[in-house]
Amino acid sequence: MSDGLTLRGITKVLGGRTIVDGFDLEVRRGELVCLLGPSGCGKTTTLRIIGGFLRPDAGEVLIDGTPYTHTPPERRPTAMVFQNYALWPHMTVFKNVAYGLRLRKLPKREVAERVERVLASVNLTHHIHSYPAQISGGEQQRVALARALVLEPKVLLLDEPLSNLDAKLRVRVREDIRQIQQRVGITTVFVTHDQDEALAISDRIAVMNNGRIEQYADPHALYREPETRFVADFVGTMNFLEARVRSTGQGAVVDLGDGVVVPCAAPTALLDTPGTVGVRPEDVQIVADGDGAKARIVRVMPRGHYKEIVLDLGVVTVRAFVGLEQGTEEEVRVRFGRALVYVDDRLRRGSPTAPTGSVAAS
Ligand SMILES: Nc1ncnc2c1ncn2[C@@H]1O[C@H](COP(=O)(O)OP(=O)(O)OP(=O)(O)O)[C@@H](O)[C@H]1O
Repeated sequence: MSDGLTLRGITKVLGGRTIVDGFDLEVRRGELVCLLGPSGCGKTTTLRIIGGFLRPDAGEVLIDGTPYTHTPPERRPTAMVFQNYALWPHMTVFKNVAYGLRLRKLPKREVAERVERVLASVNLTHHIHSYPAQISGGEQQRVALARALVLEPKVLLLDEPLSNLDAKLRVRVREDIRQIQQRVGITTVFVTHDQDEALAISDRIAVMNNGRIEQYADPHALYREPETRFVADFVGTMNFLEARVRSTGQGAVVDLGDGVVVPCAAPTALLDTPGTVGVRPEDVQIVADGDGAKARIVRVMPRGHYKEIVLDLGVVTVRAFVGLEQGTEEEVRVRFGRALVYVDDRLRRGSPTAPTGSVAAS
């Protein structure tokens, strides 16, 4: 039996619709896992089932191997931080954080010690006597986090905790949360629909779609090897091209039809029937030599330290991220550094039609 959180076959039907559909998930002790997916895919429902606010119709919730499926929230070793932190406006930071411990009737001295310790860990000691209205949104969110951590739960649950903050503050507070989570070493499930947020703070990400997990992987694998077209589209930017991937004497090419052929260094498979090919914008490369496909730059968007450009290949346009010094001319030649091949919306690796060893499948 593993340490951490285990969900087995969790199913929930609400209003006649299956919202969570046979969901399995293992979160190792001390790990931060994001549930990432579009609005309505069942993230919050799953989190509420872990916290005990909703009962599943089927399946089990285990924490450190102990079943808690039918235990009410207050008797579970979990604590939840909500989107709208729900601090008491008439109570000081100290009293807000102490509230849960007072309900548990702990001695006054122990309450004070634990509150002071947890406020120090979220860097809020100087605001111990402030009221919520006297501190910033980011600080209020750290109070909400402290209020959960002070209960010393085994599993911390965060439901879109940053959605009330502006873009800059979101980035800062998410880094704070990640740092505190790692320092405390607490098993954490974090719900977000923001892929950037998930990629930045997670040990692993479960991408959800229609109440199911599409892929469960670490951020790098999820970005580089999205297993389904849905994940490839949801995480990061992707050019999807209807194309054939063939091997030639010189290597592989992506054949876009009408005679447009783009050299490609590393397709995940060869596919001599039409399929969908995914190319990340950073894998669209402008080359100096003559063997790249001809392209015309139709749009240039400065992005600070790099440029986003749109290239017209004649039959399709593709988006590319290139260095500031590149893409200054109107006509260029391009190749693909890497291409992901999807058949029936699933990533294809290798190919039965390709001679062994003819493809660099990285
Ligand atoms: N009590 C309920 N009765 C009927 N349908 C519900 C109920 N609660 C939630 N739903 C539906 O379940 C679906 C999933 O909701 P959930 O809140 O889990 O999604 P989510 O992925 O967290 O989305 P969001 O990011 O918008 O919060 C939604 O379509 C929602 O309308």
